[in-house]
Amino acid sequence: GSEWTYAGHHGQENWPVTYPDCGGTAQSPINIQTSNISYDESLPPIEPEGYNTPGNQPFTLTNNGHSVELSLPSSMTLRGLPNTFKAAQLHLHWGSPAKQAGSEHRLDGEEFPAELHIVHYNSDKYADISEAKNKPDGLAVLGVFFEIGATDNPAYANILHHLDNIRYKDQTVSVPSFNVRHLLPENLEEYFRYQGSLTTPPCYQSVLWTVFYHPVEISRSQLEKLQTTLYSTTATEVPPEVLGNNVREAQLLNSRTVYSSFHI
Ligand SMILES: NS(=O)(=O)c1c(F)c(F)c(S(=O)(=O)CCO)c(N[C@H]2CCCc3ccccc32)c1F
Ligand SMILES: [Zn+2]
Repeated sequence: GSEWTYAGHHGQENWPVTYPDCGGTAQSPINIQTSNISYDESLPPIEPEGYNTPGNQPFTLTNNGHSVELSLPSSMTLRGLPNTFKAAQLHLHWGSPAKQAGSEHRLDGEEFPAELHIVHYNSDKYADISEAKNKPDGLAVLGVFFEIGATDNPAYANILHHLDNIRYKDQTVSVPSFNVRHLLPENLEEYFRYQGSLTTPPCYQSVLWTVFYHPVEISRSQLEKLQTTLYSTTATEVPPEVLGNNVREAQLLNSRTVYSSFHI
């Protein structure tokens, strides 16, 4: 469809004009207020299956102009949710050297430097993500906050090492498969859960969100590489525009409840 952006004339304030769901009442991301949370003891640990042996097929890393996305094999499955969900892709959101805050979800108003999203579709009910993406029970996205740590994170190096090959929109590179479980925090038991949407157009309200409480760490130089390497423009467009601040404003919770799997 027509291209959308995060700022400017086609920026997020105008998304609902072209994509009506973006003006809905169950939108994402949100600010997770820990003073306004319901503890749900029935929320089980999240159990990724096939994340650590994704087979020997390489992954495809793409600069899609909005983010850097990694295609994932449907052999990667998620258990511990109301249905079985199969992985489709993962991507990142980040800020810029001028605005370090780059997470989409906020925790008590705190924005983290970046956020990982792993997008899955309900494979009990739908054949693929294209069929699932606009169904109320169609998608499940895992969200992981980033913090700055003292050393490089070797798991994220599997992605960040290749950014120089996909500097421009629509460029792709083949990435040797690696253990995707290592992109997640150790603790998959403590998370927040709410019903929301895609955070980009078409903003379908089809996402069961799971945002882990514990962040992962990458180094300051790894974050800077993410903030400064990619362009949202194609190799032929001038001037090139740096891809960053691909972050949607926090949306109103309205009548929704945010649940936690742990006492906070
Ligand atoms: N934050 S978010 O809501 O998780 C989120 C993004 F932020 C994001 F940029 C993307 S995108 O990279 O595909 C560019 C715009 O759709 C997606 N794509 C999902 C949903 C749309 C359909 C589809 C089809 C195949 C694979 C993934 C997806 C997305 F879900
Ligand atoms: Zn996302």
